[in-house]
Amino acid sequence: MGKTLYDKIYDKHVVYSGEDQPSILYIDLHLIHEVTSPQAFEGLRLNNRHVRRPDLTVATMDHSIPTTDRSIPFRDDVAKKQVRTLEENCHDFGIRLFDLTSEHQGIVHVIAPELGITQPGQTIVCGDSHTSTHGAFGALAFGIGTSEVEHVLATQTLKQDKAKTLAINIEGELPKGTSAKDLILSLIGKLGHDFATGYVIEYRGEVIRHLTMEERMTVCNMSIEMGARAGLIQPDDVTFNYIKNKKYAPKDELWDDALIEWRSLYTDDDAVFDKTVDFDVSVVVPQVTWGTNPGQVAGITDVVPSIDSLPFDQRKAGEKSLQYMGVSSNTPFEEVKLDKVFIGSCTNSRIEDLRKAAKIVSGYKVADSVTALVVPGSQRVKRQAEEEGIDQIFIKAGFDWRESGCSMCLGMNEDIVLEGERCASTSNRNFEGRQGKGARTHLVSPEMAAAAAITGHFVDVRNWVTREREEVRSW
Ligand SMILES: CC(C)[C@H](C(=O)O)[C@@H](O)C(=O)O
Ligand code: SF4
Repeated sequence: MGKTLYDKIYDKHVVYSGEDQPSILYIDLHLIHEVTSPQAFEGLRLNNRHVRRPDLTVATMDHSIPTTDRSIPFRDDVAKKQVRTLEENCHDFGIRLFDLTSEHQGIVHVIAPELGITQPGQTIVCGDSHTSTHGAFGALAFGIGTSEVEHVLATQTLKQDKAKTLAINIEGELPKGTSAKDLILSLIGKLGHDFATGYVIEYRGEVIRHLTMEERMTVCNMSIEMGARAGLIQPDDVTFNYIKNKKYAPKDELWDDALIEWRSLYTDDDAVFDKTVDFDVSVVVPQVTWGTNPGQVAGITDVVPSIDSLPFDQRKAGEKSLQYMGVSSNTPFEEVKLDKVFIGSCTNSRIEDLRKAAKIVSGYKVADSVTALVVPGSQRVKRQAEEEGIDQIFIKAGFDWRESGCSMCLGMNEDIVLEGERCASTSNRNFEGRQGKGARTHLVSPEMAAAAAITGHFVDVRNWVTREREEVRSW
């Protein structure tokens, strides 16, 4: 029987397998950030251990850092301590760190791909659940806990049981005005937020092959929001062209060797998955979440659901979500008003996302009732946007244009949504309190967020370009 892409990568990295315990996998790349690494280094110090492969460990600071002027001292003592500790640890253990002064700093899942550090066939771990993002390159990438971070630092290996495999065949044609974000949100909506628990997903099919690398990253990023251990996409020429000439990509003969190896990374025709799902995207419309998990989502043309309209087993959770979100059943989404708009996060803060949002914003002004911010995923994305004049489009419209980081995605810095406020966000989680205590989050695509910032409420972005400017103003 043939092997799946997952089997191939997993099997190649097994360094020990015993009957009675999980296999031990070799880890090719360990990404670390300031939030989940301090205790792991503390553990190393206590046990007098060193980092086994500092050269395969890469650090950045992203979660708790301010996104305003970097020359101003930190106001938050906890954040300051986390950042200082990461600096000290990287210095003491000889680890490459992209700190706040680095031109390569940014969200961990944005910078590793854009620097060519993420490569097909690798095993990649990070003390962060959205490590699944890197699966877009055909790498087996997943989040780990802090004690596992310590284990990987000390040994460059990790105990890991084999997961079950789930093939999601995505066919059809993504309709105009919808995006990779709508694709993954509607998929989670259809399957449920825990459908893939215990599985590694391989996204397959025509639609996936036609996505850009940045779009593939958006899809894989949210695998974890379906409960999956990881999400994978078979690498192809789109992948190789993206990596080629990146700073840390293999060069010359090493590139040729790498290509030969990467081209062997595919699921054999006769491989069997534990579970298979087909998904036709032709009917996808722009998505808006209405609840407190990403599976509680609907199309912009729908109304906020009533409890009775939900499947029986989802009614209790649905009722609680609706209460928290403060939205009434049967309200059309286009009537839901917003206080904040956040364009950013490791799901949607790359240059293509900012370009798409800027296209919507161009020539308009943010609604008086809305505070809107754009937080590029990395310093590189920020520079690129500034070179293209995208920053000016946002600034002229009244958006805040910030330094790179996680920011309002989880509100670990000053960028928070206040209690009771409602935010359209391009991030990946709408959990209770995610963007601040009592904050209400609606997940959307960058285009939908941009349009909502202008009108002050959700709008169907598919109509945006066809409407006259004056009409849009009066919405
Ligand atoms: C802080 C970190 C551990 C966390 C994660 O694991 O994902 C964060 O990145 C998130 O998105 O919730
Ligand atoms: S941007 Fe959000 S989801 Fe991504 S790593 Fe940061 S906090 Fe987690």
